Amino acid sequence: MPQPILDIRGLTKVYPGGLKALDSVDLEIRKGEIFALLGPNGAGKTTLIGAVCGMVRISSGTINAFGEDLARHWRSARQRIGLVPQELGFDMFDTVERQVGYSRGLFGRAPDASRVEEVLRSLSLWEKRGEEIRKLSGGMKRRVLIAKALAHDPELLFLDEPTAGVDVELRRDMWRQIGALREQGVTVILTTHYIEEAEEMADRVGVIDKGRLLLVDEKDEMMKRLGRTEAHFTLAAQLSELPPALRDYPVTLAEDGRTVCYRGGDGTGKGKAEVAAVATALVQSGIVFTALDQRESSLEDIFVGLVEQQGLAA
Ligand SMILES: Nc1ncnc2c1ncn2[C@@H]1O[C@H](COP(=O)(O)OP(=O)(O)OP(=O)(O)O)[C@@H](O)[C@H]1O
Repeated sequence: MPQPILDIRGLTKVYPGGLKALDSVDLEIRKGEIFALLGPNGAGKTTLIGAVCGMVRISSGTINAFGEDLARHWRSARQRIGLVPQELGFDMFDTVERQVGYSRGLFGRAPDASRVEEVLRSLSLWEKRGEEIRKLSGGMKRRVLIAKALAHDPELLFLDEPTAGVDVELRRDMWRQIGALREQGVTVILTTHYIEEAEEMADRVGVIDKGRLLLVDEKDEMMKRLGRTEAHFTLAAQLSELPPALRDYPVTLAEDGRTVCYRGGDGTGKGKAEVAAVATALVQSGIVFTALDQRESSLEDIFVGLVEQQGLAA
């Protein structure tokens, strides 16, 4: 097994006041992978990133980056790490090009106008290079954040909720960007609330809650194990009980007899196929439905399932 690019052991962070934001986290990140860290608000994702990027002073544990103890080789390691933070933080009156060039210098890299140009072009920011940042749209500002993080050519890139509050087009665009970075060999760790994002991008996924890393797995395995499909069939007429044809499916009838609810599947497409089969069975049983509302599980659902499992195991 090659040496991980990042090796976190027993990482604990207790904030002044006593809140334990990270609780003995062990995590190995492989070189070149895209790792998605999933968790609800306040789970500890930003704290974890902050610990690696030097914004959060850890209470105990060790962080090894690029094969060296981060505490002792802080400066050299930091130069190889990029961070796209959640919050927009830059001089709003500065121009795009100057801010990005400045970021490069901040991490000890020599000025390189052609590299800055390359980064700006790759993010469709070249046309806006002379623009003051405050005049850009929210989506463009986010791109500038990414450009800043890439300006010093990091080998390990953290993206803290890169797509929170951005529109679908920009989200897809960012996914493409992140894919391109992987092609270049950059290791990417992103945090997100959205399972679709992890599903689309990640090689591996970690789930964190209340500072504890509950699970780390290959994405495909995780989707198989925890993914769910939920579907609601709105019936044209009230039903008193489910027809026998639905006996073998994970369906329930709502109390008012007006909705058949399906909850099942495993993230491999089984759920969609079963919903189609349930629809056929309803029709064949002479039951008319006027609407079908179907969705794949959200992180919330997966998360609730995980916490329930943990609760049962405890
Ligand atoms: N500087 C701080 N002082 C005290 N408590 C803090 C500080 N920063 C974060 N916390 C607390 O630590 C916990 C973890 O916060 P963190 O920001 O790491 O979570 P997160 O998973 O990134 O959440 P979100 O998805 O909302 O960004 C939260 O309960 C938060 O309130």
